[in-house]
Amino acid sequence: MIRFTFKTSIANCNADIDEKSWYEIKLAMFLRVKISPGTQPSAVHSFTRESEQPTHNVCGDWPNPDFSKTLGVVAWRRSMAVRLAFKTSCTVLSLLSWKGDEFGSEITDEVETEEPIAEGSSSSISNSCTTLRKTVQARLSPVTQKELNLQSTKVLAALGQLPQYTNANSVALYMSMDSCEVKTDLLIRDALQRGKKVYLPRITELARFDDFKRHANQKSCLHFLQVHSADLDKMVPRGKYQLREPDFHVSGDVVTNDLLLSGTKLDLMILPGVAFTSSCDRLGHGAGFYDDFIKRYVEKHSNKPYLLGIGLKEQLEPSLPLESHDEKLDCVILGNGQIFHK
Ligand SMILES: Nc1nc2c(c(=O)[nH]1)N(C=O)[C@@H](CNc1ccc(C(=O)N[C@@H](CCC(=O)O)C(=O)O)cc1)CN2
Ligand SMILES: Nc1ncnc2c1ncn2[C@@H]1O[C@H](COP(=O)(O)OP(=O)(O)OP(=O)(O)O)[C@@H](O)[C@H]1O
Repeated sequence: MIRFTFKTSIANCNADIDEKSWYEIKLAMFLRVKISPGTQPSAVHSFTRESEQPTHNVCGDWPNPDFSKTLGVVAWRRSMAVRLAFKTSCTVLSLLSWKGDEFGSEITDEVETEEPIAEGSSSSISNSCTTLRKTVQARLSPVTQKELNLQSTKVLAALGQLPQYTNANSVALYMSMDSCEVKTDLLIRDALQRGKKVYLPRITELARFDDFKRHANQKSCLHFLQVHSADLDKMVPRGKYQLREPDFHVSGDVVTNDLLLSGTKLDLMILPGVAFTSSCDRLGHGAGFYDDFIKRYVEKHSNKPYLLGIGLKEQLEPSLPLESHDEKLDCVILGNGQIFHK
């Protein structure tokens, strides 16, 4: 949205107002917008200065002086007054209806159009994601705890058959929420019993470790922290999303259990999600945490861990609205035992 300061004196200009529609004039003004860093954009409205007589621009030339004392001039004055009033109200109405004049809006270098949201644009994708999250959540809310436990056991059984799990030395998992997700307590204990290093996510303000901001609204990112069996029962729901999260272990000034900070390689990352497809796409809760973390990991290690999504059978969708930053998974396991590979 652009805020225009519209400075022009119609009095000294000869604008072909009769020939050009106001929209053409507005368009000309848009095209003439000049923006340089640090300055307010301004529209240069350049008409040809033709006369010092204000009425000329609106009402045409002054009548021939020879007629100025005749009766005709009275009629001309009346008609001029009517035309002047008409033109003025047109001008006021046009300016009022001009959307570019919405004050207080942010200044950008793009002109916002009133076009409908284009299919495939990031705002249309974001709208479809929000709608889809609601649809899937509505399908998930009636799923009972008994059913959640049953499906979670099936996920564990399928996981036990996957070489990327059985051979992994280090695994990132997540602490499940009370509903709508595969329960991970069994999976975490299984991995620990198999002697794997287990890491769980902790939402961390960017400022805490001076992590860089990847996208405009980002305030926090995930840190994966190593846990042991003794840590698990201590983890109580906390923060905005009431997630069970691990603590940072600190020795002196140094955090000792952080996956990325300690430079540990991760073999397998098991991801939660709101929805998955059979072609291994994933829709999360909309914070972009996992996509961001995977990129941070790649930036450090130049490779990705094996990415495995786990979901309930109700979380399978035929397709998902995707954005360019979305990371494709290598594999998806569902609570009915279905396994999909990329
Ligand atoms: N159990 C679990 N832990 C996790 C995740 C997860 O999906 N599940 N995360 C996965 O990244 C990270 C946390 N990210 C989250 C981001 C948003 C919301 C959430 O509830 N957001 C919305 C609701 C969005 C929706 O409709 O789904 C909210 O603000 O209310 C939850 C977790 C790390 N830990
Ligand atoms: N790398 C990125 N570049 C630009 N924008 C991003 C990036 N990652 C996330 N975003 C923005 O953050 C928001 C959330 O992203 P997205 O919908 O992919 O999250 P999600 O994968 O559903 O969430 P999560 O991983 O936390 O479960 C979107 O508005 C998206 O445009």
